[in-house]
Amino acid sequence: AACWSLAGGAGGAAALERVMGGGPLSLVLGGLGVLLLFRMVRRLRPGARVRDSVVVITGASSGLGRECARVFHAAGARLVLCGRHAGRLQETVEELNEAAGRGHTQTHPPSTVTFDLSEAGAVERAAEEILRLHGNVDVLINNAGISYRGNILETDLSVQRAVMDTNYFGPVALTQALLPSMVRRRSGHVVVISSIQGRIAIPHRSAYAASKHATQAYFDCLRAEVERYGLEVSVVSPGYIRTNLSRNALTGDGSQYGVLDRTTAMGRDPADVARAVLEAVRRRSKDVLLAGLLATVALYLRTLCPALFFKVMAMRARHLNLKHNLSEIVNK
Ligand SMILES: NC(=O)C1=CN([C@@H]2O[C@H](COP(=O)(O)OP(=O)(O)OC[C@H]3O[C@@H](n4cnc5c(N)ncnc54)[C@H](OP(=O)(O)O)[C@@H]3O)[C@@H](O)[C@H]2O)C=CC1
Ligand SMILES: CCCCCCCCCCCCCCCC(=O)OCC(=O)COP(=O)(O)O
Repeated sequence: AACWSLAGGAGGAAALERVMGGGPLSLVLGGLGVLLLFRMVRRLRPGARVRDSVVVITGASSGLGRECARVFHAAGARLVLCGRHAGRLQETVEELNEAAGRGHTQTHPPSTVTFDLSEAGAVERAAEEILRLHGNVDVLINNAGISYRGNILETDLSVQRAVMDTNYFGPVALTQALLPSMVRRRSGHVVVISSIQGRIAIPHRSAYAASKHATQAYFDCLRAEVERYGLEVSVVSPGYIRTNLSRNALTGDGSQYGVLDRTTAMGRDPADVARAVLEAVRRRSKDVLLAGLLATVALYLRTLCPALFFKVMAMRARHLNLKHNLSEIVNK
């Protein structure tokens, strides 16, 4: 497909060069032609099969994870739902079983595995349990995560570590534990739910944005390294979603923030984001950005005019410090 696109693009560029007499414009248009053809050819590939495939979802007890469970269950996947609380996972299972009774399509009863992603030993044992359940994993959706609110000067190092353990080392450990079996089968798809904050860092989110930047980098490396075994890696980066993420966020002293932020309340419907995750699996998309207008502007600004972006972020940090009445630590 790539060769065909390249040939098409090169042909397009050559034709343009003849018409326009060469020069940078024909090169740019030729390049765009290559990109367009490449995208068209990728779209023509048949979608990956979700029905009957084994799909593991972390953080399936609430928010986006629960919505992913709904859409993948309805699509006929064999689900393994993961979370820290057996009771909450059971609620998801009961809901799915009820929906199965109402629906017309054939679905599979989901299984659950309870563990804390921030405990390395627990993750290894969970991976073994997951493999015992079905023998293999077709799709791993690393969705579980925790956010953070606070300024760096007033944040315990333990909080920085805790967020990193859940959002970065957890998914990394689970992926690495399941990867050998995927490589042996020459088949498997690893999805990770990152965030717009995996691309841009905003004030009062240091732990969270750092964990998501690390996530983006690790899974980009993984994609390149496992392509030769026929494995797929998708990084999904949404903007705000209407879930409990802000309520569950940690603050600088490790306590729970407990507030539903306006940005979260006004966020996307998690069901829409879950459908985008299903589409990413079907289309084998490598990188999915679900950014609204403001986030898109911020992303371009960060790339094309970083100095202005940093200025805007500094103004934002000052405003947040005033709003939350945070002390200037130097005056303490
Ligand atoms: N909401 C938003 O605005 C956005 C969210 N995201 C990302 O989406 C993902 C899902 O978050 P969302 O649904 O919004 O938030 P929720 O707080 O509703 O869900 C988070 C899930 O993660 C699980 N979880 C948290 N900590 C751990 C842990 N240590 N071990 C195992 N499971 C854990 C929770 O399960 P339990 O507590 O039952 O163990 C829960 O099911 C996260 O990765 C988040 O960063 C990305 C962009 C925007
Ligand atoms: C002169 C031109 C000015 C243009 C200014 C643009 C800069 C505006 C900054 C807005 C940044 C958007 C950030 C989006 C963040 C986001 O969507 O995060 C998703 C999450 O993961 C949410 O987690 P949280 O815990 O932060 O709720």
